[in-house]
Amino acid sequence: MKKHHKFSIIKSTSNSTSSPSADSSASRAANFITNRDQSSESLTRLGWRSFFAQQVAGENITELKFAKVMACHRNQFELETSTNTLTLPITNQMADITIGDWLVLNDDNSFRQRLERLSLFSRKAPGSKVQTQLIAANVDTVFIVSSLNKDFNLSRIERYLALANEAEVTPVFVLTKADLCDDTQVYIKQILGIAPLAMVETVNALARESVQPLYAYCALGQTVAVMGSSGVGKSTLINSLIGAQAQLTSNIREDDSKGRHTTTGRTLHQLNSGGLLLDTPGMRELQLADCEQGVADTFEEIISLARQCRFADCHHQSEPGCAVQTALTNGELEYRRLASYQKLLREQALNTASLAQKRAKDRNLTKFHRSIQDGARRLKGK
Ligand SMILES: Nc1nc2c(ncn2[C@@H]2O[C@H](COP(=O)(O)OP(=O)(O)OP(=O)(O)O)[C@@H](O)[C@H]2O)c(=O)[nH]1
Ligand SMILES: [Zn+2]
Repeated sequence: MKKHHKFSIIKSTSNSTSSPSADSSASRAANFITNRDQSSESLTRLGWRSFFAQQVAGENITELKFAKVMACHRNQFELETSTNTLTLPITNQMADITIGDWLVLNDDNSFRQRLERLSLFSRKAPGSKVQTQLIAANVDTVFIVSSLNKDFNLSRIERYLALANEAEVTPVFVLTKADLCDDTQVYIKQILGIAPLAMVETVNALARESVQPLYAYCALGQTVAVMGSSGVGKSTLINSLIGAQAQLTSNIREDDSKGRHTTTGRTLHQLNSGGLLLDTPGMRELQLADCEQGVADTFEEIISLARQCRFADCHHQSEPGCAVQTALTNGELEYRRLASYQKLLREQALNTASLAQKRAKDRNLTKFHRSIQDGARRLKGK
């Protein structure tokens, strides 16, 4: 019930060109103070934690206004506070804000501060420019979606797992198209083979009753994102989880593809179960950059074997005393697993190096501009 109401408010605010501060901010602030219990409850609904409150510990928390970034449009963010939904025009100082971020607003609803994140997904920006692009902040759980058919690919799953580990987000493996699969256990076993303590769910993403067990991960204040390769059923799953609001999602997309509307299709949907479901195309094209820890966490057994190699810089190829090669020979380690580990390490090293290069180039360019400016000043001074 709340949901439909909420979206009608969003529609009206995003169409409005007036400044958010025009809306009686004073009465909202007063409301915030007098209804503290209700407010903190509403904030919890949006994923508020003591981790965020601690960051403003020195201030009078009752006088601060907190807002969560619920959607990113080209020129403005859509925010939700404990009491209402509002829009915030994007300015240069907001370059590092992404969906899921928590903001502190001034009394007039203008931007004051972004709070530190619990987790962050970022990627190397597409195209020739080498830059990181923020995808989503403060995600708790990620559904790593794979389909139970010939597209099922463990090495691809390991890649998504490395990304989840790097972002410090809890992975849940969601195996779709269970309705088309005769033996789901074969696949579940393979997942448990690479992540023994993993949470695995099999679903028919097309059927709302089949996705019910997934709401357990979407409880009050929990934020869930979805990633997986093309065609595995991410959109289908999201639509089934959102249920009645699905139509609205596709309307937004339609507008977007025609380039008429300003939305970038990055939205946090509120689920009836109390959680927030992130729908963002960016999660589909994530690359491994600055992901060394994530890869290491995904291949713990190889890391621990490598510690036993005779040489600290062993490449695990033909070096004597290589514990990794011994494990391969003994059948304790699968060759596919080692190859996947090395491929992901290479991918992340390559992307990280190009990012570092870009950063160095930017630094040099800034230095160069400064030296020109200094030179010009000196000339003028003469
Ligand atoms: N039978 C069956 N079909 C499914 C299931 N999940 C998805 N599909 C079908 O698989 C196709 C791809 O599903 P999508 O939801 O578009 O896949 P996606 O992961 O969003 O794909 P991209 O948008 O390319 O990233 C569609 O035709 C769905 O109807 C499932 O659990 N069972
Ligand atoms: Zn070795």
